[in-house]
Amino acid sequence: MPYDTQPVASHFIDGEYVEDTAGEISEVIYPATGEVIAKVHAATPAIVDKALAAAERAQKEWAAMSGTERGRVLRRAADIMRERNHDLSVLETYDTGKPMSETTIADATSGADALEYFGGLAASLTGEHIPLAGGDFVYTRRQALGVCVGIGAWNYPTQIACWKGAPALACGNTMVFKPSEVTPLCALKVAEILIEAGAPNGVYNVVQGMGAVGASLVTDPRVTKVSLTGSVPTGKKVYAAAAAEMKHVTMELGGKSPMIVFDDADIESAISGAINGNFYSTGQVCSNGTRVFVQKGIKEKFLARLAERMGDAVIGDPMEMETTIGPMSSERQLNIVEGYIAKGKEEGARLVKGGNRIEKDGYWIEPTLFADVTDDMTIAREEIFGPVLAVLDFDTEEEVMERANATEFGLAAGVFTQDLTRAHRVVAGFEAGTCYINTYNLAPVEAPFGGVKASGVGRENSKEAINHYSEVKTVYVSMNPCEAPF
Ligand SMILES: NC(=O)C1=CN([C@@H]2O[C@H](COP(=O)(O)OP(=O)(O)OC[C@H]3O[C@@H](n4cnc5c(N)ncnc54)[C@H](O)[C@@H]3O)[C@@H](O)[C@H]2O)C=CC1
Repeated sequence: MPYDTQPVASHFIDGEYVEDTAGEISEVIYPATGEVIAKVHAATPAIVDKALAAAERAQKEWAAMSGTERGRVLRRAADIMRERNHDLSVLETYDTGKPMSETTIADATSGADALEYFGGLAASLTGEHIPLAGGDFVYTRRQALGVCVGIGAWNYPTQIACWKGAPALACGNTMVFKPSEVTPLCALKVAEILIEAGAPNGVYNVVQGMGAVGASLVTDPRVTKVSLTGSVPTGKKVYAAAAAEMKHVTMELGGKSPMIVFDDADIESAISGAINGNFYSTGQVCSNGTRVFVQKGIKEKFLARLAERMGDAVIGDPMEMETTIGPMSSERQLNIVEGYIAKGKEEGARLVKGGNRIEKDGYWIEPTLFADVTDDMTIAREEIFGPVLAVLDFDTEEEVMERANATEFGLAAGVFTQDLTRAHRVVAGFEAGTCYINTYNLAPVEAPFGGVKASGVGRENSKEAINHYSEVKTVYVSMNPCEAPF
């Protein structure tokens, strides 16, 4: 390994690396080759306790600092992340298998954007003054929630660690973050960088482990808020556990998002949207537009040109900048995707391109295009989380809107058309939290990101996230004598 991928220790707590070898060992695998690149121990109850105790202690000191001071730390951390972008991207590529052409622009850089954005907001988080009759008034104080827990998925480990950490810390909370057991490495770097940037010890801590460690964090009475990125079944469990103790939650869960291409669309642009919305990160993106509804008149042209452009995908060594498609992040996910491709064929979808496992070390599969997919097919109903694009046909706007919304999910949705009024009418009708007109899958920090229906609760990024990491205290001030009926 040209890079040292083995972390100093498994956990980062109270400003330093910490180990407890009593925790179960898990191997970190480079998905492009199947090689073991690191080993980490899951957190024991003692480690979980140490992290929460540190976060609880640090929170008072952190919240007592001014927003300007907290913001300065976050912005410094953003600068360090950008300076180290290359090394952080290499590590992210080892952890996830995503090609360097992506990790250098969408992971540490996206994390840095979040740190910079929320760092900039921290100083202007204020309450309001509400004048009342007789000179009385109310003012509100925007206050931190306390100790927040972040739990991550394996597709965007650095980004998720920052998207949760940055708004939490800006508001004066502290965080204990548990990365996915599949990708434990990069969150440790985020913690290191925050402390180096001046965050007091204990403000941002990382503990490793599987679902059981996540569950023990969620139910701990010291924790006031839980933010999860993961699947819908896990989201339901975590939400229920948090609700039992009336904790705040943010849930960023899965999707089966529609992308609608009308026959007046700029077809090259729509195909780019379909590619970005299905094959980026080898299809392992929650907001992917995996049900591509194409109006009948342009269907064959769309399919032929999409298949042709898929032929230009560069599948290969993720460390090479020209590579555009890497492996699946894990063997488990590869098997899941292969299973869905088999189901697609079995249920009568037309395989236009791809569909095969690539026989070499690591977890490789071809980008896959299915046509003639119908609403009842498994590949049109379930989240695949892999590079499998399903094209469905439609005749009318009314029909496609009904079909697009006929899903339990509601994360994202997109429309490609040159008709301005139709574009706005369609997005207004989408049952989805994040919508796109003539593009797909962009997630700038300035814009709220999140889902409706089973896809989630709350929003990440933007000023909206502040509402999910703080609460308002109302203070009624009387300028008059207090009166009573007797
Ligand atoms: N909406 C979004 O922003 C995103 C959603 N996802 C979704 O995540 C899924 C893929 O990620 P996975 O890591 O396989 O998801 P997962 O749901 O299996 O695990 C997510 C995280 O939750 C933890 N966890 C599992 N059971 C838990 C429990 N009972 N209590 C607390 N924590 C628990 C896991 O250890 C992991 O860190 C996909 O379905 C995808 O759609 C992924 C990325 C972004």
